[in-house]
Amino acid sequence: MFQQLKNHGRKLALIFVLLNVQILSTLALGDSKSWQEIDWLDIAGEGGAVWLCLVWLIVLLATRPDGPVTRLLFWGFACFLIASGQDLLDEVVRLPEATVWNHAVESIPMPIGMLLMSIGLLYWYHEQQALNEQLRKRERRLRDHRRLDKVTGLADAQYLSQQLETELTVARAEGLPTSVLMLDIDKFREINRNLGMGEGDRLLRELTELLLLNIRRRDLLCRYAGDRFAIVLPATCQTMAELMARQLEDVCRHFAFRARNSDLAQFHTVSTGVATDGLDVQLDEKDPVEQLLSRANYRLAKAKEARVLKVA
Ligand SMILES: Nc1nc2c(ncn2[C@@H]2O[C@H](COP(=O)(O)OP(=O)(O)OP(=O)(O)O)[C@@H](O)[C@H]2O)c(=O)[nH]1
Repeated sequence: MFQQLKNHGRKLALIFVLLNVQILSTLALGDSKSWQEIDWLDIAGEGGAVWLCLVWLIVLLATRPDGPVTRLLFWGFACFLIASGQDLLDEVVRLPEATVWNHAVESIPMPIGMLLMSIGLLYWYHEQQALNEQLRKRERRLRDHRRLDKVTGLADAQYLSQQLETELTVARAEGLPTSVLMLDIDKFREINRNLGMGEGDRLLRELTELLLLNIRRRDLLCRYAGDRFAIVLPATCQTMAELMARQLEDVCRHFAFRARNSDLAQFHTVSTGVATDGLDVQLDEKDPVEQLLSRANYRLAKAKEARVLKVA
């Protein structure tokens, strides 16, 4: 979590300097109050506010990358921190009667902070909408971070089965077909061997992005196993699913993968297999999810065999 803080070194340094200037100038210009003059209840309340602002600020920087939302929220919290910090300092330091700047520091940053936070939250809402749009093809109806694969960020086979079960129930009730498309990288073992596992991982990640770009909004992409992806195609008949499979094969075949240790791009092929549950192809009631997946895997295995025979 704290790795992210490294990207915000300048902001952290700036807030550190600002707080120090504030503390040192207040101490230099005023006298400390005696114990009897200090209202400990105010100290607890205002100190708590300062402490919370500081914690929020650190959590914000530790959990978010840089960008407009982070900057607006950061400056919003920073304004709160400066204003409540001055409030706290005034509890322990007595400034000369004529001093006015401390009142300005207590009151002016607060509304500015509120305004910045409000704009930041609005931007955050728009940002979240854009992220949801991207996530839709990865998660469809259910979000479960425990089922996410570390390499590609896609959901795993168990999640796929859960989603497929829901999809089949809804689609059958509406009389719509559902297809599953399995896609497997050819000779991935060789890619790993020639380029190394790290580059193999990178190819998996880049193919994930490519597939996400080339499926429809309503489809769901999961990592089924190793170098195998599964795509749930709601409201899609067998013929359409097969056409989509051909298109995805073409897209992958033309994708230029640039391995780190090579100047030239490499091109890799994939094989696919589809299976459909629909009016013309009904699966048995007993475990339709398992049947659909094993049919798609079977067709994929056949496609692999045909490819090997063609090369030979
Ligand atoms: N880099 C990387 N490799 C993986 C990962 N998961 C599985 N693999 C490797 O992927 C390979 C998959 O093996 P296969 O599908 O049998 O081999 P293949 O060479 O693609 O064979 P065909 O599918 O028949 O063309 C294995 O060598 C696994 O070690 C991963 O997360 N990252």
